[in-house]
Amino acid sequence: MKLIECYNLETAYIASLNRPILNGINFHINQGEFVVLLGLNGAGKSTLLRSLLGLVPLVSGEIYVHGVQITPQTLRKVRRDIGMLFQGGGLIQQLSAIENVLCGRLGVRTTGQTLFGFPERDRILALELLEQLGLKEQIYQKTSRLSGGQQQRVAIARALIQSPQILLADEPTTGLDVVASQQVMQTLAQLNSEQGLTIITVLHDLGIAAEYAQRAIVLDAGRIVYDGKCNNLQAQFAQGFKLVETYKEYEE
Ligand SMILES: Nc1ncnc2c1ncn2[C@@H]1O[C@H](COP(=O)(O)OP(=O)(O)OP(=O)(O)O)[C@@H](O)[C@H]1O
Repeated sequence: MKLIECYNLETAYIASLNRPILNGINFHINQGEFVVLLGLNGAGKSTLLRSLLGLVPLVSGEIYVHGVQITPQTLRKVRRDIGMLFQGGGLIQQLSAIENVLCGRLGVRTTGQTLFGFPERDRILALELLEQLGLKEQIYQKTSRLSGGQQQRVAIARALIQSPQILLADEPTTGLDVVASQQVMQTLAQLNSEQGLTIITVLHDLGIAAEYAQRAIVLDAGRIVYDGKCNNLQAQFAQGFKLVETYKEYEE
């Protein structure tokens, strides 16, 4: 089933780039896929990821999530299905791990509901998620005292507390050592295989991409130059993606 569909996305012309950041972007992603977005610095990966949340103004093109087109009217509804891990985690350092996770519920709770603390069932859910992500000992620890890998897993728990169907992640392993990177990627892989979470992640490491993702979408100067399996990515990069491939398996 098509979960995300993008047709002819184009963003505004940027004088410093002498082109739009994104141009002629077409793809769709099925439920349960694990997709990696690759490309050199400035290729437009983060912009493409953010456009799926309606955070990027488009001059043309359409994005559908679950068959619903993203418009100002549908934005709130569409965003409820999508969790986002921003570059650097974006956690509040002075708060504890569980408080950060509970922040993921702010969008669905009124001020009145959180004035005297979050509802009990939110707290239970947050505890369960932190335990599931291997952070049982760190639940009440101040976030600034956690390691980079632990912080990234708190950020994953915060994204998951709204039970999204889609998880977008912008370079989730940046700044992490090899072990922590593997743990974060294994966490994402598990969520994908065991809970059917659809994952789209920007990565820079081709090895990690090939190890975890089933499909790679490669951007170059705002256009898709490859959309296919993760085999042979090193060689493809070396050849400069002269042949534009599309992922036939995913076309109907
Ligand atoms: N609002 C903006 N105004 C002008 N230029 C922008 C804006 N947002 C992004 N850019 C430029 O657009 C290009 C694409 O940015 P984007 O962050 O999407 O690339 P990226 O592929 O994620 O790069 P990186 O790997 O460095 O994170 C960059 O050259 C960036 O400087």
